[in-house]
Amino acid sequence: MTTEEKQAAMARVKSTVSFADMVDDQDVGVDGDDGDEGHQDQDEEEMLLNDTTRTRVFSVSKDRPITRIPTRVEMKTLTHKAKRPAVDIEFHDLTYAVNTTAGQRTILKGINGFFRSGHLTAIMGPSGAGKSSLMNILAGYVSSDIKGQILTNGHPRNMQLFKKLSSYIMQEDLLQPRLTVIESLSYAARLKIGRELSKEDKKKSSSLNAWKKRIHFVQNRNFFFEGKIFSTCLKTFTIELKFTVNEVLELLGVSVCRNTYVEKLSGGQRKRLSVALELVNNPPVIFLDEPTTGLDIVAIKQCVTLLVDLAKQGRTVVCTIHQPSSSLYHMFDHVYMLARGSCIYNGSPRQLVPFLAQIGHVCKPTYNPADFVFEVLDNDTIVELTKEIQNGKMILCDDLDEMEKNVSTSKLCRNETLIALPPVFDDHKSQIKESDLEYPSSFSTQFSILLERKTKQFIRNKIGLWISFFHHAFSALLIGSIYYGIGLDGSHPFENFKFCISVVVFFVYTHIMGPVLTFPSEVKLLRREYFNRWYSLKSYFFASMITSLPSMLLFGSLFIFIVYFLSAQPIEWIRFTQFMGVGLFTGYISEGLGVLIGSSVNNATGAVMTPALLAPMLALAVYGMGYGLVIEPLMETLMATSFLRYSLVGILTSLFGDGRADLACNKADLYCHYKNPDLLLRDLGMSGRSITNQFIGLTVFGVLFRVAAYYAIKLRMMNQPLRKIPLYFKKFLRG
Ligand SMILES: Nc1ncnc2c1ncn2[C@@H]1O[C@H](COP(=O)(O)OP(=O)(O)OP(=O)(O)O)[C@@H](O)[C@H]1O
Repeated sequence: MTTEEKQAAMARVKSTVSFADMVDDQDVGVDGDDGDEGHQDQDEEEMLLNDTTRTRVFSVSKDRPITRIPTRVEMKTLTHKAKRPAVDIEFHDLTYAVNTTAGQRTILKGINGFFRSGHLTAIMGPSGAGKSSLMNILAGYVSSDIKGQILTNGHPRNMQLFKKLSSYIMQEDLLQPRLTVIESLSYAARLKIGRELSKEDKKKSSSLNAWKKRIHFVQNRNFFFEGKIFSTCLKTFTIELKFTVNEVLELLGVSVCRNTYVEKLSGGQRKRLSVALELVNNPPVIFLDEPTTGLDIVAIKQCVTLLVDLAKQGRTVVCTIHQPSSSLYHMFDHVYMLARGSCIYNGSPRQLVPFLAQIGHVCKPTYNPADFVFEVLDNDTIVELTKEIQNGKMILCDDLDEMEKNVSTSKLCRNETLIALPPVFDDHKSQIKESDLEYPSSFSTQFSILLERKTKQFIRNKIGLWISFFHHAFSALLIGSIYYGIGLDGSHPFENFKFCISVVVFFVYTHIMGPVLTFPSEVKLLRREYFNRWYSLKSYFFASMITSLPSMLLFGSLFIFIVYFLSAQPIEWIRFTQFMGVGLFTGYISEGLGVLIGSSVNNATGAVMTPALLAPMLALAVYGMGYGLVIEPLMETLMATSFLRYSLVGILTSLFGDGRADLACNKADLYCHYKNPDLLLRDLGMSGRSITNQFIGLTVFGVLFRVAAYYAIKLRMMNQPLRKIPLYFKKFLRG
C-alpha cells in the first residue's frame, strides 16, 4: 500500500493516532526532578482511585522516561475474607523456546505487556499463536525455557508467593463429579481458607456474629426447631465457611443448582463452578484458559459478564479467547493479540480499528474487529503490526477526556516504566517469612478433609461398589467351586498349588487395573487443585492411599472366606489369618503398582504396559516349581525382584508350612508322595521359608511402589521432566 493510500485510509476513520502526542498531551505533569511521584494533586489522586477504567498518561522531565500511574481500586473482598492486594503484572522481552524433535522452536518472541488490576484482559490470536503458552508462563504453570522478566507491581515476581495470590482456571472443567455444588465449594473453602481467616476478619462480620449468637442461643436453650436448622449447617462446615460459600454461590449465580451433583451440571454451570471454586479465597489474580470454549452464546455472555464483574472489583483477570463476537469483544477492558509468537496489538479494544487503519487496513463499522484483524494477517502485516506496537511495549489507551466529548481518538502510551506500586507482599515487611509459603491449612486438616471428600465420593459410586462386590463374590464362588475340597487332599497337591496361584492372580488384577485406568484423569484434577495450592501433594497422597482400604479389606475378606472354606483349607486360625494377610497385602501392593503406572503414563499405555509387566513377574514367581533345592543363585536373585514370588511363597507357606500334619490320601493310592507337606514345599523350591520374611519382602515392595508413585506424581505436577524423556531418547538414538 502506498503512502497516499494509507493517508486516504487514515482519513476515513474519524480517530487520529499520534505517537508524539502522547508526550505532549499529557494531562497531568509530575515533577520529575525530585523523582517523587507522590506529588500528585490530592483531588486528582482521589479521582484516580475512584475510577476503575481511566488510564492517565503522565509526562515527566526529559531525562526521565514517561511514567503512567495505573489507576487503583480497592479490591472488593468477599465480606469477611482477608483483604488481598491488587496486583499488576508486566512482562518484558519474554521469550519461550522449546526443544522439539526438529530442533529448537521459539514460541514467544520477546513480547512485552502490562495487565492491570481492575481490568479484564483478553489474550487473543489465531490457533498456535502462543496464547496458552503465554498464559501458562504468566500463571507460573510453565517455568522452564523462558527468558525475560515478569514483574508484579513493578517488582520481580516471587513465584511461590505469586501462586498464593493467583488462581489458574484451566480450559477443561476438572471437577469432582460426585459432589454437589455446595459440597464442592465447602470443601474448597475448608481447604483454601484455613489459616487465612484471621480473628479480626471474623469479628468484622456483624452478620457472622449474629449467627454465632443464634447458635449459642440454640445450643444453650436447646431450642429444637432452630437447633435442627443450625445443627445441619454445623455438620457440613463451619459457620465462617458457610458465609463464604454462600457469598460465592450468589456472586456467580450458581445458587439455583447448589444441591445438584456436579456431573449433572450444564457446561455454563460447570464453568461458573470452576471459577467459584477458585474464588473462595478471594484471589486478586485470575487466569482462565479459553473459558468460553464449548459454551453456547448465552453461557458465553454470562461467563464474560462474570469476568467483567470480577475485574471491576479490582482483580486482575486474564483470559485467552479464540475469536469473540463483536459484542463480546467490546466487553474486554484490554486486548492483547498474538500472532506467531509476537504481539500485534496491545490496548483498548476500541483502539484496534484506528490502529489497523493507520497501516492501511480499514475495518468497516459493521464488521467485527476481532474477525477482521485475523483476516488481514499475513507475514508482512504481522511484521508491520509487531513493529508498530513495539512487540507489546506500547499500549493503546482510550483517552477518556476526549471520549467524553464524543470524539473517538486514541493515544499510544509508552509503557517503559511504571510507577512502582507496593510490592505485592511487602506489607511492612522486607523479608519473606516461611509462613508466607505455607499452605492455607495444616497437613492434618488437609488430610482429613481430603479423606472425607474422597470417601464420600467413593461411597456415592454405588454402581462401582456393587460391581466390586459381585466381582469378589462371583470370583470367589468360581475359584472355590473349581478347587472344591482340595485343601486336605494329599493325592492332588498341585491342585492346591494352582488354587494358590489363582488367589494371587485374582488379588493382583483386581487391584492393579483400577488405578491404571483411572489415575491418569485423577492426575489432571489433582494438577489443577495442587497448582492452585489447595493442599500439599503429601496430604493428597496419604488420603488416597487410605480411601480404598475399607472396601479392599471388606470385599477381600469376603473373597478369602469363601475360597478358603470352599476349598477346605485347614481350619486353623493362624493359617487362615496368614493366608488372608498375604492375599490382602498382595492386593494393596498391586494397587500401589497400579498408581505408579497410572501416574506415569496415560491409560492406553498403562493398559498395555501392566500385563506386560506382570507376565515376567508371574513367571519368576513360579520358576522354582519342580527345581526344588537347586535354583541357581542368579535365578534366585531375579525371583526376589518379583513381589508375586513373596505372595505365592507366603500363601503356600501359610497352608503347608510350619509343621503341618500329613495330608489325607486316596485309599486307592499305593504310594502318596506328597502327603508330607514339607516335600511339596521342597519340590516347589519353597522349603524352609518363613512367613515373616515374605511379609517383610512384601512390605519392601509396598513401600517402594508407593514412594515411586509419589515421586512419579510429583514429576507430573512439575509439568516437564517426564515429557522430555522421549525426546532425549530419540536424540540418543539419532546419535
Ligand atoms: N512444549 C511444547 N513443545 C513443542 N511445541 C509446543 C510446546 N508448547 C507449545 N508448542 C507449540 O507452540 C505453538 C503455540 O502453542 P499454544 O498452545 O500456546 O497456542 P495457542 O495460541 O494457545 O493455540 P490454540 O488456540 O490452538 O490453543 C503451537 O504450535 C504448539 O504446537
